Amino acid sequence: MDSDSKAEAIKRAKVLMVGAGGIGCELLKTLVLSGFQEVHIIDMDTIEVSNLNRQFLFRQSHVGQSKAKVARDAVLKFVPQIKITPYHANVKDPDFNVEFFKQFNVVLNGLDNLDARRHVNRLCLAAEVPLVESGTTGFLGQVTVHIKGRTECYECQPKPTPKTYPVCTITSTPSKFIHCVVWAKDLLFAKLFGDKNQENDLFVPSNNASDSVKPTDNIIERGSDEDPEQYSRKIYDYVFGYNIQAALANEETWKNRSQPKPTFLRDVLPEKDILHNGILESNCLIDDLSLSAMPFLGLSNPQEVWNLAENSRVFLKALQLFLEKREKDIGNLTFDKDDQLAVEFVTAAANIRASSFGIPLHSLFDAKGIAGNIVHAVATTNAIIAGLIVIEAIKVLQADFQNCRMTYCLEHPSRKMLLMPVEPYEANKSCYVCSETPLLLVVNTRTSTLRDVVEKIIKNKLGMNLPMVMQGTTLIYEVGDDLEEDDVANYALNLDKILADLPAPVTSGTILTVEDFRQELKCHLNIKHRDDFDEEKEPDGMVLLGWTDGAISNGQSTSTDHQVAVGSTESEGIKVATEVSGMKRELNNSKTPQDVEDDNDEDDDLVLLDNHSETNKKQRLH
Ligand SMILES: Nc1ncnc2c1ncn2[C@@H]1O[C@H](COP(=O)(O)OP(=O)(O)OP(=O)(O)O)[C@@H](O)[C@H]1O
Ligand SMILES: [Zn+2]
Repeated sequence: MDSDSKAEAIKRAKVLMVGAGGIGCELLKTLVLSGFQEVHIIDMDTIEVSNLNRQFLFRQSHVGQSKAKVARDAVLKFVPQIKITPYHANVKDPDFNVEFFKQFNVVLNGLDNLDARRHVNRLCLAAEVPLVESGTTGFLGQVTVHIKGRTECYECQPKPTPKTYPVCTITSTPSKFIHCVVWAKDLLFAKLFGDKNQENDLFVPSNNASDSVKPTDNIIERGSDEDPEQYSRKIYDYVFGYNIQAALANEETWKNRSQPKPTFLRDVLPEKDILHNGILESNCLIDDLSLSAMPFLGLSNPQEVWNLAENSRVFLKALQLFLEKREKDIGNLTFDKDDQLAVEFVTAAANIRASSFGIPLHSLFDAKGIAGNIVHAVATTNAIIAGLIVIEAIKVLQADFQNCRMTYCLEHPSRKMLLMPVEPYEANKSCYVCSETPLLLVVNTRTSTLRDVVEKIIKNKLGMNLPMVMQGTTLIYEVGDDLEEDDVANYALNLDKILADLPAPVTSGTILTVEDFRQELKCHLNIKHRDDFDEEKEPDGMVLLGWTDGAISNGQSTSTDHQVAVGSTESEGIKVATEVSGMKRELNNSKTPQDVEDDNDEDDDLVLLDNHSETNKKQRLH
């Protein structure tokens, strides 16, 4: 390919960039400096202070503004002649449909979550537009090219699922600090500040009928005459004192474990400290995300490990500040690692619990990393990955498909290489996304409802947003804005019906057709009845089998009835696989600092995959 035709291909190209964060900023800069003339950018976020260290197109004064728009303005300052169209929106919005995608020559992803990546993959397949996918975690990174009919699609191979923990470990028997963080974040924080009606296993049921202390959900309700300090003290004693007493009452649990020690406020903080803690100063109101309990308590170093008394003061103060300064947020909050008060609250709560269970306490800095599942981003990795995306995009635009590579950016050299190019893999012939291979759903058709299947399988595992479900020629479920009222009522009724009792019964041997029109994705589920499921191993109470031998996991970080998952990582679901010395390896890229701590005995970050596993068998393109 001569350089003129290359320049011409670049000049003519119309490119869609999804994500204007760490990778996106680098990518936009590299695109325009490489001569690209027309770039559309979708990003749903606004700029946060924590982005500024690496998302170099943004400045302090831009905090709160649209990433896509500010990125455009910043780049136009040094290359004013370029056409850049920003969209401050979610790529899953209906406006970005197949027709929208068709106008582009190539789509470049700089996303941070599996859900959006899967959605873009499906639209690229439907629109037949090549996709260059990317991701980074710390020093690790990856760029892959997905071209319909030529390579595998993004979903041809299952993605690693974030670590989940059995609920009983989180609620009753934590043994690691991360268990306490998950409890503080996904149970306590969610119960106090999120949707109160949501089922949650925060309170341990006591099996001792005569027990006079029975924490209940009502405890969370704040009485009209209860001041924030009283309320915070009550919550403290219930969650760290009575709740652990209730857990201790289940004697079987402690036969082979050391018993935790309930923590009551009166034992930790003398009365005068509590009173001191209750004094609010008036000059503390800054913006919501920066509000902090630490300055009130003379604490300034996030890397210092607070003792139990300090953690208790932070807990009380943070809870009081939420009640007094952020009352409007209560009921709608989800944990956000950029929310200082939320991080302080979770750190303190996790530490107080850790202390009861004899687990070493951690600093706010460490707890934040674990709670946000953060592997600290490395700007240089993003820059390298952005460069590789542009290199692959140019090959795609020149139709130089045989030279396309998927490239891994490694932390340690392998065969003296830090950048490891691998030929793209062939499509998995039984991928339910890019082929029409049916999936198998093993389910108890006599106890599971249609809602279970829609929520746990069709939305959660298959990643469909607006699914339609058909049994033969009968439509049993559909969502959309243009439905008749009668239909909506009918579908709502169907959702709560047991599968076998549906108007068109779903039993062993039934084939369900599920379809998401927006993603132009259709697949078939062969239903097989089974009576029993293992609560720990099959927490959904049903198993989806299909294009791999194993059960399908979507890598989503949702908490289910039986599992509590750690939050998502910046590069959730990115799979890094290389062939090194004839071995197929996967870089474990979704590590929490705790995992890293746990994995310290490994030589490096490479985790060997079972070399004979069918699941990981891939075929090279020739
Ligand atoms: N569904 C989506 N639609 C549009 N943009 C998305 C979607 N999902 C994620 N993004 C964008 O992808 C970008 C990913 O960037 P990055 O990984 O640097 O994350 P970040 O949120 O900027 O940083 P961090 O998570 O480390 O604070 C973000 O700007 C985010 O808004
Ligand atoms: Zn596929």
